[in-house]
Amino acid sequence: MGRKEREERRKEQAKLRRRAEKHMGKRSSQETREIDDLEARIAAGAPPPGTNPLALDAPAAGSGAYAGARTFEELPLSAATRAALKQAKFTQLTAIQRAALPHALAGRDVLGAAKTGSGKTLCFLIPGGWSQISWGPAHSSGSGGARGPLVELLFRRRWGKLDGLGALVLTPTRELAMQIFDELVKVGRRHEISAGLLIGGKKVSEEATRVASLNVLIATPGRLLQHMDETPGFDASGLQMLVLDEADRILDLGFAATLDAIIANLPRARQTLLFSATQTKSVRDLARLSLDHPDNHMVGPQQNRPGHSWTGPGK
Ligand SMILES: Nc1ncnc2c1ncn2[C@@H]1O[C@H](COP(=O)(O)OP(=O)(O)OP(=O)(O)O)[C@@H](O)[C@H]1O
Repeated sequence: MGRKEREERRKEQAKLRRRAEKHMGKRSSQETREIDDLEARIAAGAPPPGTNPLALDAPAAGSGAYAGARTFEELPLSAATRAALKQAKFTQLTAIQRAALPHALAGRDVLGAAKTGSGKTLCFLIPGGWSQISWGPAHSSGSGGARGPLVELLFRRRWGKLDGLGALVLTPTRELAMQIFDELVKVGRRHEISAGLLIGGKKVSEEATRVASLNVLIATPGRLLQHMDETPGFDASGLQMLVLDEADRILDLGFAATLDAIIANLPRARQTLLFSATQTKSVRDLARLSLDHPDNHMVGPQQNRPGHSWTGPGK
């Protein structure tokens, strides 16, 4: 390449860099305004702890309160998440979503009574929050700019690719993990986060190569503990959110000791969402171990006051 060509190339690269910086600056100031607005709406409108949003027919008019919301539009969600929900044709909240999302969005721990098929997956996928991520099983190279829906928390915290593991979802079976992953892709397609599955069926070493670069892990407990023990560079020290999905089934499958070991390795300052169809003694023990003041955080259609026992909701 001659001197003139090199000079032209250098100028072209400088032009592209200036354009990218301008775009990033614009984007980040728009994002900052949006995040500030969401934080303000949540601070002003969050339901008091321990109250049941299902007891309300609608949000109190003119108050800024969002408990009682019946549609996703009424909740303080980022524009990217609202657009993805619309694209997936999700408009009305199911009962468990009406009960859990207002508290979860406010950053509170949640102990949710939710049966299979009640729509609980969106209760935990939405409250997180991200930016800049790619998607794919930990054992694949799958990617493709999307911003995820455990989205809101990490989005508001400006979580990015270099921030490491931000959210962990534990679920009893591979099939459930894959369903959750599909749902995450659906509602997170406009955010950019890296999400992966740790579910076995592949060599641990294959999963291990990508694990350190993922922001969201959806995992079965045995496989996750194996990575915690064996994968160099596995680091959960920045974890913002832990989700225990179908906790009663996880315990029925004999994973109590595995869960205890996982939780002992996670930072305490995090948000935890625990969903279970039944409230057995072992679920209550797990709630005590993993949640901050679990009695204040029970949600579900049967919930009327803190400490009230619950049963699973229908749709
Ligand atoms: N608000 C909603 N509007 C319309 N469809 C929804 C809504 N929330 C969830 N769904 C759909 O309902 C189905 C069941 O939801 P989901 O998988 O969250 O239930 P679940 O309680 O997690 O059950 P599972 O235990 O099988 O995962 C999914 O296909 C999901 O896409």
